[in-house]
Amino acid sequence: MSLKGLFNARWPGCALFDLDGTLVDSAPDLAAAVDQMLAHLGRSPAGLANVRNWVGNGSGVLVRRALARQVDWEPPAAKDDALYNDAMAIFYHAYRQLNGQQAAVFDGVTDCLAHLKTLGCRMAVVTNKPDQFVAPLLQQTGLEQYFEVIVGGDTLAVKKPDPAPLVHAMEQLGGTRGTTVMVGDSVADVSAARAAGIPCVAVRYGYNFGSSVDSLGADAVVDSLTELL
Ligand SMILES: O=C(O)COP(=O)(O)O
Ligand SMILES: [Mg+2]
Repeated sequence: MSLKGLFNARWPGCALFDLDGTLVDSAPDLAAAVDQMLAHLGRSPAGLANVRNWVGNGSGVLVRRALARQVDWEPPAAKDDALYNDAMAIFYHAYRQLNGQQAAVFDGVTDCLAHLKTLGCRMAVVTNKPDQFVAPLLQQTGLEQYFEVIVGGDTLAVKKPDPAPLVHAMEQLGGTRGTTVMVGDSVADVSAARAAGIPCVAVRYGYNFGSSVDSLGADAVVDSLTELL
């Protein structure tokens, strides 16, 4: 489906936006918090390039990936649970201070959101980021004014790629499958949209790892959210 076909028929409808890697470049703050956590545990830093590849499935998975130093981690053996719990506590403490400090809104995002708002589009953030970090980051970056609904990583019992967070946000906005679009950067976003029966736009500049965003099966792939207008 062309971008034009996707949106002309549906707007003003509802749009669901992923946060990290789609609206906000949050990886520098996440990397700083991961590296503080690793330093506390006597380990060497992971660095921004690695951490960018580990974002998108929530903080628990980010911390497990940082401990395992790779994207595909095996669930830890029972003896590692204490380490994981310590690492999570240290990471949360660090990120509470660092969240938003270096974060930057990606080019094109504010123009897109402002334009959609003038069209009457109703918008939600649907992120795997833990709830406590979402509103502060949206406030810090000036984006909170655009969103009526926020679904965070622990709002429901399941996260993306499960479709439930998208369906929940859509229902809260009063949207329907025929009038709602998901916009994200990763395989979790595209898979969740597919499973929810909602069309999906993917951005190329985000944090998807392992495969090209163009191969995920999104209905459209863009380099900037201004391409949606
Ligand atoms: O993994 C995270 O914490 C955030 O991920 P998302 O905003 O891209 O869903
Ligand atoms: Mg993302």
